Amino acid sequence: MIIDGKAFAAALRAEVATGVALLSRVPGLAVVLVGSDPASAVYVRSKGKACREAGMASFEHPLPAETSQADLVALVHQLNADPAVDGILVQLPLPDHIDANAIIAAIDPEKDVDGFTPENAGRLATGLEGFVPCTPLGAMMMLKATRGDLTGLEAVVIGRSNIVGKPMAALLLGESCTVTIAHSRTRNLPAVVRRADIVVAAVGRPEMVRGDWIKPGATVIDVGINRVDAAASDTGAKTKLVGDVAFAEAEAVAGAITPVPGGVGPMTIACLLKNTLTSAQRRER
Ligand SMILES: Nc1nc2c(c(=O)[nH]1)N[C@@H](CN(C=O)c1ccc(C(=O)N[C@@H](CCC(=O)O)C(=O)O)cc1)CN2
Repeated sequence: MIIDGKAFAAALRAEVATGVALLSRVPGLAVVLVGSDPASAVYVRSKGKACREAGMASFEHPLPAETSQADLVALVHQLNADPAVDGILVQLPLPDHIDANAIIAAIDPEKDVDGFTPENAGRLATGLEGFVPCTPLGAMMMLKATRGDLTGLEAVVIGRSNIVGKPMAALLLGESCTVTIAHSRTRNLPAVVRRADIVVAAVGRPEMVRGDWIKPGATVIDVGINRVDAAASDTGAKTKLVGDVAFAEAEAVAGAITPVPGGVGPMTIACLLKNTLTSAQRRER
């Protein structure tokens, strides 16, 4: 079974639009983009379009690559204080001269719709309500819809980033899974993955997870988005997108699997809208 992220995302976006229509004012999302990374520019454009389609305002702040850390912090403080802004998002990655942790820490946790601030990360780790990072949140929604109760299942998360691996592991633990976080120093990774009823691959290495690593019937969530040479492509395109999982091999063994593209990616933006709506609803109370 292929898990259709586009369909999940369309349903969630429609639900968000309904929620927005019930508010007494238009919710606003501020999106800050530093530099001109082409992939980031595409994601930021998609976020703005998705906002408008859901009835929200999108405040876009494109900044030159040489923007200083102090100027970026000043902008974040300005957005923290702006009553029209319910959510603040600083698109990652940031240029090397900027300390991303310092920028994230400057965001008001109540407007941190990316769920990246230490406050929201701590809330998730301790089981308190807060904003949950969009990619793991979307992955968890699809997992629960596909598998139902996850209690007691063995879950292996490959990758220990703050934006996917760690929050994903916390969410799985919250659903009473037995969770292993594997990473680049894990010994005998294929054997670790073979134990898993749920595999979440978030390593950023094209097609690293092979079909014979997957336990028959397991659910595979592929978070990787890797652009690779498409010499063999019949569409004529020079590059193509692949995940961290060798899809054709894994699909033959897995019970359910997310594709790339069309899996977790579309849910990332839908969950961003959901978190922005939640922020606006909290402000209205
Ligand atoms: N501040 C943030 N920065 C980044 C995040 C994030 O959640 N917050 N995540 C990623 C990029 N990202 C959103 O920002 C993102 C990545 C991928 C997709 C998506 O829909 N992908 C499509 C394929 C798109 C393509 O053709 O390139 C898919 O998988 O089907 C949406 C959002 C890093 N930065």
